[in-house]
Amino acid sequence: MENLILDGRKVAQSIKNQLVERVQVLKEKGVTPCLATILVGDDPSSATYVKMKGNECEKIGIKSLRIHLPKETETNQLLETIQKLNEDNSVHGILLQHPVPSHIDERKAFETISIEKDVDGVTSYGYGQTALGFGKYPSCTPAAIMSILNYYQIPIEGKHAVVIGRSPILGKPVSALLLNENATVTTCHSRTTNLSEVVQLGDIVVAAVGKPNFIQGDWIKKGAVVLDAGYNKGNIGDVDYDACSEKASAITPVPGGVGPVTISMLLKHTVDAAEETISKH
Ligand SMILES: Nc1nc(=O)c2c([nH]1)NC[C@@H]1CN(c3ccc(C(=O)N[C@@H](CCC(=O)O)C(=O)O)cc3)C=[N+]21
Repeated sequence: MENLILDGRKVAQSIKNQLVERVQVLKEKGVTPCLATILVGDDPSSATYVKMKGNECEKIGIKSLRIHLPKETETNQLLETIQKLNEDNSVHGILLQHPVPSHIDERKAFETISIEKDVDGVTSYGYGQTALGFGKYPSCTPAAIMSILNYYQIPIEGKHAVVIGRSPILGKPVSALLLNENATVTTCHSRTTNLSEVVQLGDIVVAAVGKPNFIQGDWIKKGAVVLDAGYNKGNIGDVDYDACSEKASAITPVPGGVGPVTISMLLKHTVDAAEETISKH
């Protein structure tokens, strides 16, 4: 069966190309878009992702303000750091890298990010706006998935989309975005019984579980579109790629699929946020 590999690096590049010009225009107006990233602790893969985000910012002229807090940081200290960034007019977007060490109240920290700077769609207000269909900044991985479908002109309306995972910044918001595009959406999770049968209903399957190679080839309906949003240690996705690609009409690889587009959406939202500060004056 003919099988299309959904090339996330290509999608990301086309998004970034469009941003370069917008960043130039902003700079001519005296505004340098700036993304603040906050990393708490020393988890090596989190450190790698945050570094990639900062580097990608700088490549297209966005300022990257990188804040690294020790793993012993208390919730209140993290909240103070976020509040300072909220008040800093030179900062347009704030990304708090998930997960933070378990003694920290991550939800409380997310909620502290002001809505104008919530370029990663982590606040409940931002999520609510996304769910209702008028959110400016949906979470970046969900936005990336929609971007890939859009780039490859994959129809969504009327399709059955099956999302495996219901996390606040991935499964739930991507389910909402697909619903807003008139898909019939089923959200599966760890308590779903007969998971393989439900996944087999999917014309579009989004894997957001966090278990390496979890989604099996025989769960995939022939001709389905498979998007792998998993990021497990060693750059392994949630989808058993070889087996699933034999069934799918189109599929994202890992690496080179959803990941690079996620970062380009973060850059786009940061530029959007910087433009908003100008149009307000
Ligand atoms: N507040 C928050 N927002 C996030 O969006 C967020 C987060 N926390 N925590 C962790 C996950 C993970 N994530 C990735 C982004 C890009 C790649 C990526 O670009 N990966 C490359 C390969 C990575 C490499 O080369 O090492 C690829 O798939 O091709 C992966 C994972 C964003 N996340």
